[in-house]
Amino acid sequence: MTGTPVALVPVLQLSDVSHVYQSQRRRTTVLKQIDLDFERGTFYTVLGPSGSGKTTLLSLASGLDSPTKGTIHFDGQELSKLGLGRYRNKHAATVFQQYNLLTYMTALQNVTTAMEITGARPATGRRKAHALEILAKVGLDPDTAHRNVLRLSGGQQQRVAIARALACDVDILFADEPTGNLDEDTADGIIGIFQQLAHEQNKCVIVVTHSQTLAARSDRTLTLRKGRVTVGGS
Ligand SMILES: Nc1ncnc2c1ncn2[C@@H]1O[C@H](COP(=O)(O)OP(=O)(O)OP(=O)(O)O)[C@@H](O)[C@H]1O
Repeated sequence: MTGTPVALVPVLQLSDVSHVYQSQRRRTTVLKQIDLDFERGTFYTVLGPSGSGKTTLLSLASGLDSPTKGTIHFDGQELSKLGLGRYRNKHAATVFQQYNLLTYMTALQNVTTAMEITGARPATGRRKAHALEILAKVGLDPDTAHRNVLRLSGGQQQRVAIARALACDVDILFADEPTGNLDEDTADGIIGIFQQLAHEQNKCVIVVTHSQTLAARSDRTLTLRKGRVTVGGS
C-alpha cells in the first residue's frame, strides 16, 4: 500500500513580510508583502540593484532583525517563538560583507571559537584539526591559519569568514557578497563549496550577490526590485 505523500515543510518560510526603515525625517519601505519558501538542498542567489533591499532580506531571514510586518518560520516554527538568538546560534550562520572577525585572534582561533559557541561537532579534542581542514578547503594553509587575522589580506579574511560559517554546521548558510574580494579561481572554488553544501549535505545556501557568474551556478535566483521579489531558475 502506498502512503499519502508527506508535504515537506520548507526550511525557511517568509509570509507577507514587509520592512520599513523609519528615521525622524523619512520612512523607507524596502520590502513589500514578500512570500518566499526556501528548501533544503538548494543553493539560492539574491540579486537586484543597489539599494533594492538584498541585505535587508538577508538580515530578516538570518534573524538579525525582525520584519515590520509578516512572519518568518524555521522548520515550521515562528522565529520570534523559537528565539532569534537560538536560531542564529544553532540553525543559521552568516558570512557578513564586512567579515566581522575577532581581530585579536588568529584565523584558526576565529573558526574554533565559533565552533565552541555553537557547539558544532566534532567534540573539543578534534575541533582544531577539523578547523584546519575547513580552512584548507577554502584555500588557507596552516601557516596562514596561525596568523592573526589583521595580518591577512582582505581576500584571506573573507575566506576565514566563510570557513567560520562552514564550521558551524548549521541548516542554513547566509552570505552577503562572499566572493567580492576574491580572484576568479578562488571565487570559483568557493562557489563549488556552496554547491556541495546544498547538493551533498542537504543544506540551504542563500547568497546575496551582484555576480552573474555566481547566480548562473545557483539553483534558483531571487531578484528584488521596488520592494518585490521575482523567483527564477539559474
Ligand atoms: N538601518 C537603516 N536605516 C535606514 N535605512 C536603511 C537602513 N539599512 C538600509 N537602509 C536603506 O534601505 C534600502 C535597502 O538597503 P539594503 O542595504 O538592504 O540594499 P542592498 O540591495 O543590499 O544594497 P547594496 O547592493 O548596495 O548592498 C536602502 O535605501 C538603504 O539606504
